[in-house]
Amino acid sequence: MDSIFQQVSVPTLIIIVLLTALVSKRFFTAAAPRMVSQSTVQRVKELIGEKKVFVASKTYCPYCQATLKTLFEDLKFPQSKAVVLQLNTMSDGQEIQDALYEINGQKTVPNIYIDGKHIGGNSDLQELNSSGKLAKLLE
Ligand SMILES: N[C@@H](CCC(=O)N[C@@H](CS)C(=O)NCC(=O)O)C(=O)O
Repeated sequence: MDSIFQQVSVPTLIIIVLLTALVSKRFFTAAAPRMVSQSTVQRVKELIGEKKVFVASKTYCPYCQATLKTLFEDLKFPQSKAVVLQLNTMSDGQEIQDALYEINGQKTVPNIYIDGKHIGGNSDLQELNSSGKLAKLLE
């Protein structure tokens, strides 16, 4: 009896190899980064610049709660001078988070800006607070 390689023609083998490569690429390649519309990126940039402080937050996130406590309770920064987005309560919250990632490369919340300058997350904010720099930035 002929071996399988003698029974299958070369063009058929090539097609099998190509199909296998295609299927394995589809199943094993990491998901492509989500596409973000440029209009969302633009809107997020406007939100960042709208007030002195911008915080993208999530209601259940302990780091976000710590940031909001530091800003609004400990340092008594007026909430009226801040844009706080609770992304998990917004229908386009994931898209806003993706846009923030495109803008500043940070994936996590809280995602904090002061005077349009990217501060980072809660640990960055707490560091600024410990060194006394945060109160000055908020003046
Ligand atoms: N080191 C970060 C930790 C922030 C963090 O881990 N946040 C979580 C939520 S509590 C997060 O963003 N997870 C991913 C997500 O919600 O998309 C900081 O200090 O801000």
